[in-house]
Order: sequence, then C-alpha cells, then structure tokens
Amino acid sequence: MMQINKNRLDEATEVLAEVLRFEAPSDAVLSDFFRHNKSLGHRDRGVIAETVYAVLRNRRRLEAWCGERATGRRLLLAALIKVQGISSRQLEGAISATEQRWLAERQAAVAPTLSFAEQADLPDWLAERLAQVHGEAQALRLAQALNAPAPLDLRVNPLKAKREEVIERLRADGMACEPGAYSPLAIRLAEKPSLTKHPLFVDGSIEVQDEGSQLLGFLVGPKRGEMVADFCAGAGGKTLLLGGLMRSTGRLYAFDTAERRLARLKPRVARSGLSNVHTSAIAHENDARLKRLAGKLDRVLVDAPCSGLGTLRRNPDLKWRQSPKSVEELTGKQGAILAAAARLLKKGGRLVYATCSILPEENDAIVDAFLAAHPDFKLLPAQEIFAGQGIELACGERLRLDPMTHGTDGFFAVALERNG
Ligand SMILES: C[S@@+](CC[C@H](N)C(=O)[O-])C[C@H]1O[C@@H](n2cnc3c(N)ncnc32)[C@H](O)[C@@H]1O
Repeated sequence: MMQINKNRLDEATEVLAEVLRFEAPSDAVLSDFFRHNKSLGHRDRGVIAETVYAVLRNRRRLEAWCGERATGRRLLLAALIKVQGISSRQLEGAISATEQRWLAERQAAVAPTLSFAEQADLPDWLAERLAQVHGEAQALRLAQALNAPAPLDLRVNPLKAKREEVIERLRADGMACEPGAYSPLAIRLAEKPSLTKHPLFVDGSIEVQDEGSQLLGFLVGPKRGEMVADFCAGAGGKTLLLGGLMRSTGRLYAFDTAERRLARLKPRVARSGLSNVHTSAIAHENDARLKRLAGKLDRVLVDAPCSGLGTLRRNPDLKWRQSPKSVEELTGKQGAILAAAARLLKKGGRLVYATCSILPEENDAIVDAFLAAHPDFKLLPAQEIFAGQGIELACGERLRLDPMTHGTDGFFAVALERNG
C-alpha cells in the first residue's frame, strides 16, 4: 500500500500545477522537478509521479467527482481516494481540517452521472472520434485500456544474449518475468524495477522497449549486409533493433531532424555493440544529404512524428495536449516525410510506414493517399511477413496493435514494396 505524507502530498501539488499547464511533456516536467529537489528519495519520487499520473489518466472522472472548483490539489486528493485506494483516515495527518471536511462531503455526495467522454476519460473531440471509428462500447473499452498504466517490456539484444538466458538471470535476481506474446526478443516484467544499473542493461544485453514497438522492427525485417535507413530515428529505439536483426553488418542510417534526440542514440549504440549505425541529422525530409542515397536502399522505416495517442498508457498527458488542429498539422508532415523517404528505395525495396497513433487520419489515410500517388508501390501483407519469421499475429494486411487486444501500446504499420 502506498504511503502518503504531508511532504509528498505538498510536493506532488507543486509539480502537478506545472504539469497541468501542459507547456511541456509531463515526464520532462517531473524529471526537471526531481533534479531540482534532490532531497526527495526514490520512494518519494515514485509516490509523487504515480499520483500525478493518476490525475492525468483519470482527470475527467476526478473533476466530476470533485464537483465545482476542482483545483489541482483537490484532484490529487480525489486520485488518492478514488484511484489509489487510500482511505481518508490515512490522509488525516497529511491534509488540513478544511480539506478533511471537503473530502467527507464529497464522499457523502451522490455519484455524478458521467457523459461518454467523461467515462472514457478523454477530451470530447477524441472520445467522439473514437466512437465514430469503433462505436461507443468498443471505444470505451479501448479508452479504458489506454488509461491504465503500461507494463515494463524489455528487448533482448540478439548480438549479446539469448532470451531464455536473460529470463533465467532476471528471475534469479528476483524479478518475475515472462517471454512476450509476439516478439521473439520481448520479455515482460511483472513489476517495474529500475534497471539502468543492472549488469544486463549496462553491458547492452537488454533495452527497455514496448513489445509493439519491437514488432515494427520485424515488419521491416532487414537482412545481413543490406542498406537500410531509419528515417525518423529519434533516440533510436528501433534503430538498435534493426541493427541487431542485421547482425551489425551492412549499413544502417539513422536520420532525424532533432539533433538532441540523435545524440541520445550514441551511448545506446555503444552499449549495444553495433558497428553498422551511421547517424546523421537532417534539416528536413528533402535535405540534400539524402540525395546520394536515392534509389539505393533495401529497406526504409518511417516511424513518423505523430500524435502519440497510442501511447497514452505511458504518456497520459498527450490526450490533453493534442487537438484536432495539432493532428491536422501532423498529417501534413507525415505525408511529406513518407513521400520523401520513398525516394531512397531501390526496386524491390521495402518501405515501412508506422505511427504510435490510433487515429485513421494519421494511419490509413496517409497510406491510401501515398498508394494513390505512387502506383509503383504495393502493400505487402503484414501477417505474412510476420509468419515468415515465426511470429503468429492475425493482423491481415495492415498491422494495428492496441493495449486492449494485444497488451501493447497502440501502433499502426504497413509494409510497402517498390516495384517500379
Ligand atoms: C515517433 S518519433 C521516432 C521514435 C524513434 N523511431 C524510436 O523508436 O525511438 C518521430 C521522430 O521524427 C522526427 N522527425 C520530425 N520531422 C522529421 C522529418 N521531417 N524528417 C525526419 N525525422 C523527423 C522527430 O524528431 C522524432 O524524433
């Protein structure tokens, strides 16, 4: 049972006020806060982060429960009681007499009637959009799965270790874990221990990566000796997997427009033991540096910048930070990046378009428009690509993953082959 005290509650109140301004990603606001409050111990940090995230995940239901004047502080108290199962007695030493009276009054009040969007704990626009796509009942189940915390998944680096050995070692170290359901390299932990100092992490045998994200690497399916590009590599979660599947042979370009993100890839590449990765910051998707690669690559992954709404389990703030307007802006970029990346492929080469979004406008709509404008590309059924690697996943042509059905984050991906 979580231990709450006055200090933890006051610190959480302070950082939540900053988080609820939604000017920066919540994980960045929290890390910054902890960096400036070094006296907080590991446990304090855990409790504060968990409670802030409980508010972000359940904000609409908690606001309704609080009634009028749902301040950040009240939302925290509501989250402790309604989400984290703390009793008002346990809170007595941590809160004022006025707050105790307010809590007692709210607990005695009749439960409010919730709208569909409040039940789904999504902004109205997103709840409506998901209901249009899936129908209300299914949209509600999907929302509930997206509003729950994610498990911790690891990916084994095939250059350094075997999955069974890693599982054995983690279990010997007291960590309950199971092989992933789909990715041959995935391990799912029962809890969320900090692993950054674990010898297997330090020596590059494991990385933290959602199992769904791993499946995108298998859809690219690069072979030894090939020329491959990870066009939107970021900090390189997928680059590392692609490099491992290539057994560190051939050439793997990691491009991104954000130099700071690419910089975070460097130490990860060093740990992984890969020697085939070439990182390069580009100014935009039509950067002149890409010209010399036109028509030369065997495989290109476009892990496009997207709303991230498939990752609400890990980034619940995104549902409050995205809007129809931000999604529209992203769709323009996605189409342009896909068209530019396609030029790098040689005949017979494979292009994978992927997002961690659950919105058709960022997914099918982008691929359909691309296929209409590029008759020299055709879809390769994702299910067959997986089956060829011994991965059983009944996904048909286009891969759609979601936490409700697969226990992974929400992802969309298609594989396209250049024929002309
Ligand atoms: C979904 S993230 C990539 C995550 C990364 N592949 C991973 O697995 O960790 C999308 C990335 O696209 C990058 N990006 C945005 N615009 C771009 C462009 N025009 N060309 C290439 N990359 C771009 C962003 O900086 C961001 O790192």
